[in-house]
Amino acid sequence: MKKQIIEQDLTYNGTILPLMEEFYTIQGEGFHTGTAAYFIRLGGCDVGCHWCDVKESWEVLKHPLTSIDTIVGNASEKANLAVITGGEPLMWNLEPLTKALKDSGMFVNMETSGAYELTGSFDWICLSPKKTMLPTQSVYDAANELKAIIYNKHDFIFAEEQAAKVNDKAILFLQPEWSKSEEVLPLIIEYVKENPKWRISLQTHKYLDIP
Ligand SMILES: C[S@@+](CC[C@H](N)C(=O)[O-])C[C@H]1O[C@@H](n2cnc3c(N)ncnc32)[C@H](O)[C@@H]1O
Ligand SMILES: Nc1nc2[nH]cc(C(=O)O)c2c(=O)[nH]1
Ligand code: SF4
Ligand SMILES: [Mg+2]
Repeated sequence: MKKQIIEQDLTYNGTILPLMEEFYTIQGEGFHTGTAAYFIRLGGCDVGCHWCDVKESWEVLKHPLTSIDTIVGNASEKANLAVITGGEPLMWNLEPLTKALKDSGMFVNMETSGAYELTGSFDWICLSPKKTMLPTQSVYDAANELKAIIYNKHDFIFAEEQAAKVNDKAILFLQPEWSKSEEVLPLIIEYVKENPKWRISLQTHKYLDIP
């Protein structure tokens, strides 16, 4: 209910959105690693991951409400692939933004925890589930990749539980939590060798020192 009130009051049903930042870079993670992409980072998240690498995104009102026309104009001028991320982008109605991006001829991908119902139309959805707020069925059904973050040993069990819930076409990735990379990468390497349905995803943009 809280989410619906915020959405209706603030965003006129998704026609203006809290925009934290936008930048043209190389997708660093997951299936599309290495691909040039224009990132649209929307403000607002209440999932609360203690290791989140973009906590500045959480508070909605810190980020200027921006018309989707402005966002789409900037993105389509620079790139042919947009990645919508956050914050948690599915807090907002993404139908108007994704439609406008598609109408401008762009491919549209999303990074999401899946904690809210799916809105919008996407070419690719990366689902990264969180224990504190599990994904909705709509996102399990639509995800193209599952990217489970490994912070400790228990996270392998959680990753398998999530793999059992996601649709069976989704490509499965294990990604080390950045601050624990040194500790968990050896475990991930052994795990993937034992369980080859999984692949490794690294945050390559952090190694490359790009946004
Ligand atoms: C910042 S989140 C934003 C999108 C959405 N809220 C989500 O969590 O999927 C983007 C991606 O970064 C991952 N991520 C965030 N902090 C991380 C960290 N410290 N180490 C590794 N991956 C991290 C998330 O799991 C997610 O896949
Ligand atoms: N280069 C780059 N790739 C990314 N893939 C997912 C990101 C995100 O924060 O959602 C991200 C990001 O912040 N930068
Ligand atoms: S769901 Fe995403 S943005 Fe929200 S706290 Fe977790 S990693 Fe950060
Ligand atoms: Mg990031």
